[in-house]
Order: sequence, then C-alpha cells, then structure tokens
Amino acid sequence: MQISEVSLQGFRNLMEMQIKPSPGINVFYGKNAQGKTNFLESLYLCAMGRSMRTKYDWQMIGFQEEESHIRLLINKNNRKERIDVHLKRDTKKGIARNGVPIKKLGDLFGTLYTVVFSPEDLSLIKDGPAERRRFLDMELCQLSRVYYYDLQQYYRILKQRNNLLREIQKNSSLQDTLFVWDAQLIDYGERVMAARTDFLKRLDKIATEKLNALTGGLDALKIIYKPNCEPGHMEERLKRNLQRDIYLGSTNFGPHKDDILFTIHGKDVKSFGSQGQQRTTALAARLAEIDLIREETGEDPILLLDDVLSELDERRQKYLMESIDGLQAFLTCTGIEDAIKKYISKDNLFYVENGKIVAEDGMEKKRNA
Ligand SMILES: Nc1ncnc2c1ncn2[C@@H]1O[C@H](COP(=O)(O)OP(=O)(O)OP(=O)(O)O)[C@@H](O)[C@H]1O
Repeated sequence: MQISEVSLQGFRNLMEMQIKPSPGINVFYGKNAQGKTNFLESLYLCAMGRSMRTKYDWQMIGFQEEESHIRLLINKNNRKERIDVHLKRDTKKGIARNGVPIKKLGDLFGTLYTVVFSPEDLSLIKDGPAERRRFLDMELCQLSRVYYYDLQQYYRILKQRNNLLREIQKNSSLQDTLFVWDAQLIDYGERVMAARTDFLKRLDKIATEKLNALTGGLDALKIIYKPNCEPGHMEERLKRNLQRDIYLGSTNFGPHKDDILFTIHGKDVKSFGSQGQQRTTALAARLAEIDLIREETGEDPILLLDDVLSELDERRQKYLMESIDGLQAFLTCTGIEDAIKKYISKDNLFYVENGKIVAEDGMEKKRNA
C-alpha cells in the first residue's frame, strides 16, 4: 500500500499544494512551526477520519478559509484508490472513498492503514488509562470494522444505561427496565473485551521481541491487559454493583474503564521506568503495530514519523530506520541528521517553509537555473 499523490487546499497553514511522494522514506524537513506535522495530520485524517491532535475538525481548516480539501491517491496491489476529505466550518465533514461518500466512519477503515510515531507517544506510558484505551481502540478500529461497531454500540448503550440510572434515583420503579440495557451492554462489552484480550496478547509477543532488539537484550518487556472487570464476568459485576451504580448515577464496571500495563522486568514502566525506557517501550509498541497490521491484513501500513529521531540514541535510531526500510514512510525533522542520510535519496526530500512544501529536486533545479 502506497500513497502516490497528496493534494491539499486550505488545510491548516498548507494552502494549496500537490505532491507525489516516493514509495520509500519521504523526509519533510524545515524549521519549527512551518507545517510539517500539519502535513502528517492530513494523511492521518484520510486514514482515520479524524485528527490525531484535535477532536474539533474546524481547527484543521486554514485560519482564513471556509473549507479545506484533502485528496489522496493510493496504490493498493496494483489497484488505485482515492480518498477525499472535505472539511467545512458550519457542517459535518464529508469523506468519500473512490468518489462514493461514506455514511459511517467504519466504512473508511481499511482503506489506508497508518502507524504514527510521535514524541507524544510517551503519553501512552505516562498518562492515564484513557490514553491507553485510545491507543487500543484506534488500532483495533483500523483492523476490524466489527470492533468499531461493537465499541460504538457499547458506548451508546452505556450512555442510555447511565441516563436510566439517574432516572431511577428519582423513580425506583424504573429499575424493572434496566435489564433491557444490561443484556445489550454485557453482550457488546464482552465482545470488546475479547477483542482487546486477543489484540494485546499478540501485541505483547511482538513488542517484547522489538524491545529486546532495541535494547540489545537488556530490557524484558511485558504488555498486560488490565480489564476493569474480568472477561466473562460482566453480568455478575453489574448485578453486584447495581445499588452503587444507581447511587452514583453511572456504570462503574466495564471496558470503558480498562487499562494496559507495560512492565520491564516485572516493574511498571510508568512508575519505575526511566524516560528512555518509557520512550523505548512506546517505540516497541508502535513497531509491533506494523507487524500486526501486516499479519492481520496482508498490507504494509504507511508510517507517519513526527520528529521522533531526535529523541532516540544512535542504536535506537538505527534500529528504527532499519525496521521501516521497504515501507512507505513520511518523516519530519528540523534538519537532515546523519541517521537518516543513508536511508534516503534526494528525490525523497521535501523542504517545508511557511506552509509551502517544495520537493528537493525542484529546489535543486531552481538553484541551478
Ligand atoms: N487552522 C490553521 N490555519 C492556519 N495555520 C495553522 C492552523 N493551525 C495551526 N496553524 C499553524 O501551523 C503552524 C504549525 O505547524 P506544524 O505543527 O505543522 O509545525 P511543524 O513544522 O511540525 O513544527 P515543529 O517542528 O515545531 O513541530 C503554526 O504556525 C500554526 O500557527
């Protein structure tokens, strides 16, 4: 799977541009705040139907613009696919796949697989459980539309159940109707937990190997699913906690409170790992995602690497660059460091300045003219 053309109009500070990336590692370099991450964000938006930085679509529209358009052409096993995203200030965004508008976001998943590496990956380890659930859900949604559907249904029913719990506080006879929501919540909740269990088992196996290679066998990683209630026991948990749920007006057990534990030599990386170990753990998890996507879909994902090299030591930089060799990657940096020089050709260099992206060979021509 490869992106063969990107066209942008009015996307953040990227006003009007069209580029044809190469199949290998494409490097976007330039000073701070020029539009490099904005470019990666536009690709992510086409893959996932949302930004990786904001939940508000309007924030991605250029300050002076009313609308923003992104078009990607993708080569997929000698087939061509097209994704169009249209952001509007006053209405919902429109997304089309091969010219056909999609009705549900789930219909977009699977068109373009991406793995994002960014300095914010550290928050996967350091922040609260919500960040780790987000990681889990984004990855699983990419891989399985069924999961996306189950998760959506789960949250829809959870909301209804919580509303009803608050109603029951005022009118206890309504408790008789709770079983309708509970049966569905348990059904979808158990499915979500089963998918998470399976995904994390597989991720753990691959990430452990990656971390082992990244640290030369020094650190032994384990990724452990921490379900908030044991899979298979949701019904019993809900029953046992009913009075508390009614009192609080919210559901206190279920996969909406799940977490993931990352350990090195049995110790929680969040509490005991060094900053370097936390970063390497996140990197191993991202690298494992690449293999998992390949295993699951038979497709190579597109990699978005946002200024990650500067955070890594030489050994890790080398391992990362070697791991992504042969994949299409979009890598941002402020300068062409030695670590990347040998992996790229001049044809894959793009200079970013003040919202303009210029292919390096084009610049060369301009300079020599
Ligand atoms: N909606 C928008 N419209 C126009 N410009 C925007 C919009 N949102 C952000 N910007 C501008 O985009 C610039 C930041 O771009 P970006 O985040 O891509 O930086 P970058 O090149 O990756 O820099 P760094 O190396 O610091 O990460 C800022 O100047 C910001 O003002």
